[in-house]
Amino acid sequence: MWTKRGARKQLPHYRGWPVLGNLFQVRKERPELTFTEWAKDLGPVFSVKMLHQEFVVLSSSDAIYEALVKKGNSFSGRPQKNSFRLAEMTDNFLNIFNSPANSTWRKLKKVCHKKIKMYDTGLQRIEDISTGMIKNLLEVFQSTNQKSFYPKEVIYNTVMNTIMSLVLGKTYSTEDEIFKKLVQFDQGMIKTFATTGRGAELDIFPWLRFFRSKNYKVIQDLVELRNQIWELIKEESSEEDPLLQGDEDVRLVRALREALVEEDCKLTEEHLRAVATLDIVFAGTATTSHTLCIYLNVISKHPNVQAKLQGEVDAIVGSERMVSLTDKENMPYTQATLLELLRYSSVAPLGAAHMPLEDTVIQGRTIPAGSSVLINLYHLHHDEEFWKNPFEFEPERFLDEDGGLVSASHPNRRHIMPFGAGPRVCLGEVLAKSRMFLIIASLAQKFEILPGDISAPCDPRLLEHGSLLSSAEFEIVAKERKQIN
Ligand code: HEM
Repeated sequence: MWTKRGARKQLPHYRGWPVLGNLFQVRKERPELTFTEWAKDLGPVFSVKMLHQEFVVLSSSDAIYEALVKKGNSFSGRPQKNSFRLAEMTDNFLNIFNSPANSTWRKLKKVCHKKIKMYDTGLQRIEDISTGMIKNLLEVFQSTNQKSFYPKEVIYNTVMNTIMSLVLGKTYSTEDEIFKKLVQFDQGMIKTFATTGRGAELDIFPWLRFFRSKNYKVIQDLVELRNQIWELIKEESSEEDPLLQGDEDVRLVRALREALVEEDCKLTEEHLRAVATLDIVFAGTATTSHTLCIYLNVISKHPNVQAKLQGEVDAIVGSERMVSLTDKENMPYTQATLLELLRYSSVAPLGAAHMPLEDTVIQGRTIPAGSSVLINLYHLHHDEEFWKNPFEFEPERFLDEDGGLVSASHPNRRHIMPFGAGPRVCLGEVLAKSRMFLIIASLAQKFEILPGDISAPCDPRLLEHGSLLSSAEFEIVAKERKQIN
């Protein structure tokens, strides 16, 4: 029954079961894999029904580019139907990620963007923040004395502390109250907000909350934790900025508070709370630390890539000083490795759902206003019709014959959009790419990464995505490199 095709809203689809729709035909933990298979038959724009929710899935680079960039303004909405859990967590979509495309969203994105990039001195600031954290990361790797270890915690702590430096100008130890709460919040969010996560039934039947649903209590506890974290952030921000630059307080939380008192700003404290905890702390930590964990797993199994990275870092940076972002332009192999990592890992496989604000034609098919549109970035990044060996880790695909990085207009570069594109592009793209460049190059400078005692698959088809950002358990060995002179 399920292979028949019909004309639901004129978009190709597989017919599903009454009421359930395609629910049991889609792989629960890896829906992007099912959608990638289906696109071969249904084409680049098709629809899927799961229970009472209908989604449109975009797959090809042309369809995705047309929606996110060419018709980006029409596509800049976020669906809010059937999102009871999110509405609770975001105080009705006050954060950037889930906000409708309105003037408040624009204002908040601009304030945060300005602080993250700090336009003229941005990269220097990111580097200042990251360097201390990276030194600490290298020390932890060194302290393992070449014994097999599980790297997830130290990676997470490094990434989280970079974010805390940005927000509060300070870093924290794992024993600090705020740090413990942040970890608890992140873990709760990951488990609870996956499509099929805890409490998904509340999105379908919100009235269950009146029946003392256990999962409703879990969500309420997370909301309470979010509030406690915000109170701690406010308390910490009342002290003087430890990174004061001249007269300028460079902390993100300060910039948000200043925006609050601007005339006609239409912002409330609830906006700031949602942005700081969800858009910066949660969105900024989970994606980056997950990508870096995948990197360590992959690189431990690719000694040839490591040798090339080491050769480049030795030639450009040497062993005496730390890697700087100004080295980036002279390190094409490291940049290509980062691009390949973002393609290969695709940690946001279905991007974030978009909603067209008006009926919009994509690749000749009309997507009705108000639809929930999923962007299959995983397919874009692993399309066997486009990529040669898409399941192999090969940084060379981003290099030209002379070993230089291919230009941004090269087809391979246009076929990767790990941060989305257009008006809803990721707020943290520059920060994430800069931090990852520094970490990848610094590790190559000091260590050879080898597989540890506990192994995990690193083929993108087998990686454990599903619950958005869970990462498989695996160990590595960090063997110190002999220092060159
Ligand atoms: C490897 C790291 C990261 C990846 C792969 C990633 C990926 C993405 C993707 C695919 C989107 C959806 C774009 C769309 O709607 O089409 C997004 C949005 C967003 N990301 Fe990231 N992200 C990363 C790091 C970060 C960091 C470090 C931050 C914050 C400091 C951040 C904050 C956000 C926010 C606030 C949005 C919503 C933007 C909007 O709706 O206007 N992300 N990200």
